[in-house]
Amino acid sequence: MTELLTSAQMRAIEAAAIASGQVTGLELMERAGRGVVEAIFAEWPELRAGSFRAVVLCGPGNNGGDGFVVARLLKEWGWEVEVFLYGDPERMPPDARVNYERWVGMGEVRDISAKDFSRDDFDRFWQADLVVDALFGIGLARPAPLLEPHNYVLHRLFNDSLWWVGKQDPAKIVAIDQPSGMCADSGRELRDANGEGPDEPYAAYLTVTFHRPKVGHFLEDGPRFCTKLKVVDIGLAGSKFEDCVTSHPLRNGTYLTRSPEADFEAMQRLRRAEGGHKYTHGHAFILSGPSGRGGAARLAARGALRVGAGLVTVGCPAEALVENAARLDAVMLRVVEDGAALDAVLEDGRIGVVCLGPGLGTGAREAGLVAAALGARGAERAASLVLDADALTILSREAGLFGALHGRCVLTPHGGEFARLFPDIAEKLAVPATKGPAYSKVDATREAAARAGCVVLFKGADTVIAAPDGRCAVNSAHYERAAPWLATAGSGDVLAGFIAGLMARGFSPFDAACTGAWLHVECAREFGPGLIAEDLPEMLPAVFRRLGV
Ligand SMILES: NC(=O)C1=CN([C@@H]2O[C@H](COP(=O)(O)OP(=O)(O)OC[C@H]3O[C@@H](n4cnc5c(N)ncnc54)[C@H](O)[C@@H]3O)[C@@H](O)[C@H]2O)[C@@H](O)CC1
Ligand SMILES: [K+]
Repeated sequence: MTELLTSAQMRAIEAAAIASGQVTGLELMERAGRGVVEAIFAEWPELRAGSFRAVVLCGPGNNGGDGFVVARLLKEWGWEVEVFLYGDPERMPPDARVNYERWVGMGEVRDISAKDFSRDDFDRFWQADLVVDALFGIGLARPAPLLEPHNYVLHRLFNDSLWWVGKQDPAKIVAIDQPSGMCADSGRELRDANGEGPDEPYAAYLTVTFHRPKVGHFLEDGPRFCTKLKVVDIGLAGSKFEDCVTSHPLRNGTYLTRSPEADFEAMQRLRRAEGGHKYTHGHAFILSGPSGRGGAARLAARGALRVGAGLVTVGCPAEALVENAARLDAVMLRVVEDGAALDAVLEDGRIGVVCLGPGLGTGAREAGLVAAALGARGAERAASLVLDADALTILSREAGLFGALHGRCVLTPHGGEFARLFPDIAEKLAVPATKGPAYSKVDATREAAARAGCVVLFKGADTVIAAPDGRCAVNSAHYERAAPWLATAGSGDVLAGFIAGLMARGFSPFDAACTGAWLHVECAREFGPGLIAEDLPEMLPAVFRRLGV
């Protein structure tokens, strides 16, 4: 499983490797630089041949050190290389300094903040075949000095590069470890306290990072800054060094949600045992709102059924029965007027999970349903729950109900719902990030899950799923898994249904949320552009077939 590292974890792994005596910091830097050059040639094979021109921008730390290695290797390959330095060579860390000295034996280093930088210099800069951003990596601690007027080149680089990337024949900008300016822990751009920053965010063409991806590569604006991410092995893999992180107090284990294919337990659960009957596969109960508002619950029900729940029932008010009956076949129907009626339904111990929120409404009846589902009305049985949409609004209004959340609940808020449920946490996330490591969506979701005492799935193209015990996964719909058409009305209702169906089938709340979110993106990718929410459940058979379920 791919673990996403924070900058502190990456440093701890690197320090353990060096302390073991098996590798030096200088060797790691050499491998990093070599890895960047190999990634460049893999991305643009035509650059292997002939001599091209590169501009390498080096910063004051080890990220700059990597840049000097890249400059040297490209020059040895026959390229013309111009190197610019931001910072004082005298104050560079030792390994970076060694590589600086090596480069000085081969070529010139120009001061990037020189006030006499001419327009011609700038134009030459853009006419390069390749620009390497080795200014700041995981050590970026405060906003990158991009706005200071004397940093003419930097200023222009960060303001114009996006525009250039969009040109037909753009400068190929390669960021080492991360585009400078981005915080590796949050994916946010570090800005000054007034929120000031470059006019246009800077986006690299290719970002090459080392050992493991960092959390920030997958969160918030990170993917937009990185564009394309390549992870290079620099020989740190192996339990020995990673163990130091396992036992490290900073460890918080954030994983990239992986395909169930690579997860034996999830595959076992997705496969239906032969000889089972419908009750073996669980019963999901989806509550619906009044007539005219039942579409969302029906989408969730369809999702739960397709994902493999043995039985799915929609519970609705009597007046909505005809509408629902006209629109549902395999899904069963039952009248549930109020909380007392839901108590009675739940007396039937065969209902494994209740999903409520999509199209539910936020009145007294619905608050009563949420109370009953949570077991807050004194009923003996408390079901497993997926709480979405209107149920989240009710929870944010009624502290007593929020307090009744328990370990078998999953909350699935989008940004607005999250802010209503956890206003103080959302506020921390909304404050401009001025210092690295900045507060991240992972931090926020973990904090929310710990407070709610249940699994929280914070939606987005960077969906973060956290459990109260600190387990955390990012289900990314970025890079090769991008599925922008998933942002469509009703898509969240289907996700709630997927999670409910998986919980009915015996998945733990955390695993159901992770697998449901993964399947949701896969279904969107399977269908492609033009997707509407109704299509999502219909893609599951193809996704399951591909998985070998
Ligand atoms: N950690 C590892 O395992 C490895 C790290 N390597 C490289 O080393 C990098 C980390 O190096 P460092 O820790 O030296 O950090 P960086 O090189 O990212 O930056 C730190 C330097 O920038 C300065 N700085 C930070 N924010 C600033 C700002 N806003 N304005 C001006 N100066 C600022 C700091 O004072 C420090 O001098 C990685 O990103 C990677 O590129 C690689 O060489 C290979 C292995
Ligand atoms: K960089």
